[in-house]
Amino acid sequence: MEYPGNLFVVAAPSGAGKSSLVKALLELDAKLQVSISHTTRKPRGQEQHGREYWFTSEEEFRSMVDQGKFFEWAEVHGNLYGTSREAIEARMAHGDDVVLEIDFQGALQIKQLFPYAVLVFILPPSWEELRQRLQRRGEDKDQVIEQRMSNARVEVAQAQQFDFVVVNATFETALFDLKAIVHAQRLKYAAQRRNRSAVFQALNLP
Ligand SMILES: Nc1ncnc2c1ncn2[C@@H]1O[C@H](COP(=O)(O)OP(=O)(O)OP(=O)(O)O)[C@@H](O)[C@H]1O
Ligand SMILES: Nc1nc2c(ncn2[C@@H]2O[C@H](COP(=O)(O)O)[C@@H](O)[C@H]2O)c(=O)[nH]1
Repeated sequence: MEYPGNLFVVAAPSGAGKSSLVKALLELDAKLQVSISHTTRKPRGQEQHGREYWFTSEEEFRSMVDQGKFFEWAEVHGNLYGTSREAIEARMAHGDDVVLEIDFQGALQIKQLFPYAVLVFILPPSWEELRQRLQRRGEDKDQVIEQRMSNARVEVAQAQQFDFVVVNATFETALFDLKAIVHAQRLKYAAQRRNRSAVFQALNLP
């Protein structure tokens, strides 16, 4: 499948900082839009339906799966998460750039459907720092944090399948790296597809 917009996928173990980084990136980049996923997870404290996620029942989620409404979906930390076609298709067809914040299973499904998608994996600087970020965030019970730490080992092992790996030690440095990846992809895309004919015509080149 091919659309005129760029597609970026950011994955990371829970607590590595991907939501914080993507949020900061979106504030700096008006051309980038984030996809809102569906999930069967219960909302955390400040989360709102339609802002962080579309919170759904498992029955509704599975019915959407049966109807082919997702580009990708996966079970993560015991809940279901998915990117609906509706969340990204119209935007990409319109030429907007879209970023997905999803787990590695979803990222690899997206790469199959959209080979030109750019996959970025965010790593924490250490396991201890990852645990401390989950604890400091204060949103998850100890048992949930332990489950996420254990799943993180499996997730990090998938990083080599991604196009880029960014270590989120210092937030500003990681944000700079993400911006550079987005910028480089736009230049590559412009050279390969979107603007080539216009530029060549302007320069009177064949
Ligand atoms: N570079 C950093 N240094 C210190 N703390 C950070 C850094 N980046 C993010 N954090 C903090 O770590 C916590 C986890 O970040 P965030 O919620 O963005 O992680 P996440 O990868 O999106 O997790 P999840 O997948 O569970 O949503 C937050 O409290 C955030 O403020
Ligand atoms: N495969 C998908 N994974 C998703 C999607 N939306 C979020 N996620 C990932 O789930 C975990 C947990 O998120 P949390 O908000 O409960 O902490 C995290 O790795 C997300 O990236 C999705 O649509 N598809």
